[in-house]
Amino acid sequence: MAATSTTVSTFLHPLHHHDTNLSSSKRGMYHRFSSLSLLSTTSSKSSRIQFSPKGSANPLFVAPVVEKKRKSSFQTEAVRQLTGSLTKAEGFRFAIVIARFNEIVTRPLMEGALDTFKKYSVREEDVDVVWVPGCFEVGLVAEKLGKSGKYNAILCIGAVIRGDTTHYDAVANSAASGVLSAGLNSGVPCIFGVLTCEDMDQALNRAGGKAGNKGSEAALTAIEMAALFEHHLKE
Ligand SMILES: Nc1c(NC[C@H](O)[C@H](O)[C@H](O)CO)[nH]c(=O)[nH]c1=O
Ligand SMILES: CC(=O)[C@@H](O)COP(=O)(O)O
Repeated sequence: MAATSTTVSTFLHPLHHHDTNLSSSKRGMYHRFSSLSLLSTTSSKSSRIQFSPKGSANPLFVAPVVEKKRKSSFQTEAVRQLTGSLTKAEGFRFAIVIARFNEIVTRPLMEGALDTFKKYSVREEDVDVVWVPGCFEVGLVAEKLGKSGKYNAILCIGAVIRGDTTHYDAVANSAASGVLSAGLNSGVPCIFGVLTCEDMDQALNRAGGKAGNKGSEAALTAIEMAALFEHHLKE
């Protein structure tokens, strides 16, 4: 069947948009949905945003999408897309598992995360911070906290910085697989906010320096995943 030229709508969550001009670190904060409809977690309505003529998404530009009749004349049901909206996160409970190793880096990462939680109305009493010796220990504690059923998401923070030996690889890989397993085994979103850097400069640049604060970014992910699970994936 000849391809029909239909209008493809690229949906951009109001807080997530894809802009090639953004620096790589900022682009990491945004991602783009391409879908036929977006179901906001805060309401049942779907919103349709199309690229404005000048080519960049303009959340204020909402145009009716005309889906052309296919030759078979049947209409495709709009594809339902779910997202964890970054709206107010008041009432969500979070645990932060933080490695004390390289505390000069992990503490500002945690502070960035707490600032973000505060911006999104997360109450201080709804955040528990658990310190562990190093990134290798993060996964086990994250899984324990996830299985407690007390939290909407677990934010894991650490900094693995390469030294002279291959120990870096063991710790970094263990941290990543540990956090992944914690989420899979507990069923609670466990967010990987662990830096893996070649040197201290790289780490400090990502803990509030010129490359932003990866702890703050990870907190945004924690909020989005908490909302997704709370509003759409509850059993
Ligand atoms: N080198 C780093 C470590 N090493 C310590 C391990 O995480 C672990 O605590 C130890 O092997 C005992 O089990 N930890 C970091 O978080 N970052 C590093 O760069
Ligand atoms: C990531 C590490 O374990 C690293 O800091 C240890 O340094 P080294 O490889 O020089 O022992």
